[in-house]
Amino acid sequence: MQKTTILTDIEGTTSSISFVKDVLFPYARAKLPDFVRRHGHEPDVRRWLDAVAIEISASACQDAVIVETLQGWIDEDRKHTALKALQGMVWDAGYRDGDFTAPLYPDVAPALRDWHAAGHPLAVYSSGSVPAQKLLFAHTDDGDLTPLFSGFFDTEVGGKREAGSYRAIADRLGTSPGDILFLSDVVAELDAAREAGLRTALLDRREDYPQPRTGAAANGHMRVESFADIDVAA
Ligand SMILES: CSCCC(=O)C(=O)COP(=O)(O)O
Ligand SMILES: [Mg+2]
Repeated sequence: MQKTTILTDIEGTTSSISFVKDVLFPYARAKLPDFVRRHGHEPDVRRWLDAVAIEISASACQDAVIVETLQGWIDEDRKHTALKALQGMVWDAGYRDGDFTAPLYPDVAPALRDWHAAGHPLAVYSSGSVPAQKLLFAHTDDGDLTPLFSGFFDTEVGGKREAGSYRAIADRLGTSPGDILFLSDVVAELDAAREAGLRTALLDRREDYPQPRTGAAANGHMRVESFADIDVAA
């Protein structure tokens, strides 16, 4: 029998919204100007800066305008692929220099280890870039969890509220959509995943969402407050 693949979101699902908003985003906001000054000429960085420049009709040489735009997007929590790619590059130094590690909810690492040991393939789908996802799971307070995962997906595959993104992920994993369980704190993302045929579970964590999203608010998705309550086989 095909083992259910578990596809997980990060912010609000494996890690608190506060870690992302109060630690990662301010770090990226503060370090971005110096990062662009030092690395803006490197092709892997320039490609994303140019993508922003095109979108805001700025000349590619106006890096100060691009940086201000990116900082504004951080403040608005824009899930823009170029911003996410650049944030990931900035966080790389933060993790390496030990400026922060990545706290996971206490139920997350034990569940991931148990599911992996039971033969369930594990994958990540987050608005954070794939390199940022790998950094986060390599530097958790529970150790390096990257060996547990066999797939990482970001918005280069498509937006998280679009059913087509989940079809593309199932395709890339070589798994039928019905054999994938998607975990997220955002109902609109779960709606898109369900439309694509995935099974879904709403993570409704008290720390992030003080008002429980029960009944109609869960929109028919399995609702849990902890990874320990997820019935993978259900
Ligand atoms: C990869 S960690 C950084 C998280 C991030 O930038 C983000 O936007 C999280 O969004 P998610 O899709 O995981 O809710
Ligand atoms: Mg989330």
